Amino acid sequence: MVKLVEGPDNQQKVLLQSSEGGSVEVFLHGAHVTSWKSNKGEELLFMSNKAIYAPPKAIRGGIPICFPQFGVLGPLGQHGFARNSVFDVSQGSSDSVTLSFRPSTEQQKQFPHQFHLLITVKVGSDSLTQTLEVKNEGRESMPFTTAFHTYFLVSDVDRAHVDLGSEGLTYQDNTKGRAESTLSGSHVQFQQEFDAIFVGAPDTIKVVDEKNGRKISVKKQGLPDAVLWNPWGDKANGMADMGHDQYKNFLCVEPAVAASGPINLPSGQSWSGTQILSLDS
Ligand SMILES: O=P(O)(O)OC[C@H]1O[C@H](O)[C@H](O)[C@@H](O)[C@@H]1O
Repeated sequence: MVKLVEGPDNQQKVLLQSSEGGSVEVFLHGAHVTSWKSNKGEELLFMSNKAIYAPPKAIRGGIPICFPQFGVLGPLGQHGFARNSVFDVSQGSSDSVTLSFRPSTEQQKQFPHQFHLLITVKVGSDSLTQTLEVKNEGRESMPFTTAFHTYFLVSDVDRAHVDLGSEGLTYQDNTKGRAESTLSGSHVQFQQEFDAIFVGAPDTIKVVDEKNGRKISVKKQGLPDAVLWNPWGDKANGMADMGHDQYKNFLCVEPAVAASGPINLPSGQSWSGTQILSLDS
């Protein structure tokens, strides 16, 4: 009973609805979530107004899946090729769907591994649960890094912050060649470009929109790291698929296996990681 409709750029998307009123949209391109609405119908994820929905480019905003590589931590193009590929529907219901992907022969030339990737998305009462499951179907062990690259919608980035729930955490600063830095306090307030990998980050992180009094909890399971990102004005305004000054309306919190990785998945074995997003009432 999966509800599939056509979205922008002739791309198909799955519509999920919870019995309490919340809803989610997931494109087959990249198994990419582009909308999550609360029980009351408020949008909680950011989408660029210049996003391109057709492959081969990843959709800008929502929840890109970075796989089998996070960022430039390996030989593949940035964030791997899953986000540029079209998935199949494996199974689903009115409130949950599992999308399936196996790499093409062309993709296996860049990444010589056979694998089966399953992304499950479930909408609950003011919550979204997303699981990435990978089975190594090849004969060799398979190295990978990964992330749920979640873009949270905020009314004004100057009046929003991320609460990591623990003081003095260290991070690798991607704007400084991954130099190690220490966070003062437990909050990140974005004031310029910020691109940081918190290695072994706490498993509950909060996104706080001070302007409209909204808090979203990000709970991660099996994903040791968290990447926090906002490109800020100069960089964002230089992106062809990002609207002018839209950087003010999002911040990314990305549960990941990044600098803690790679995971070397033995032949025949499976691995999974989950993020649970919930709106605090
Ligand atoms: O522009 P993209 O390829 O989607 O990447 C967007 C961003 O993703 C992550 O947050 C990385 O840490 C950043 O370095 C990167 O700029």
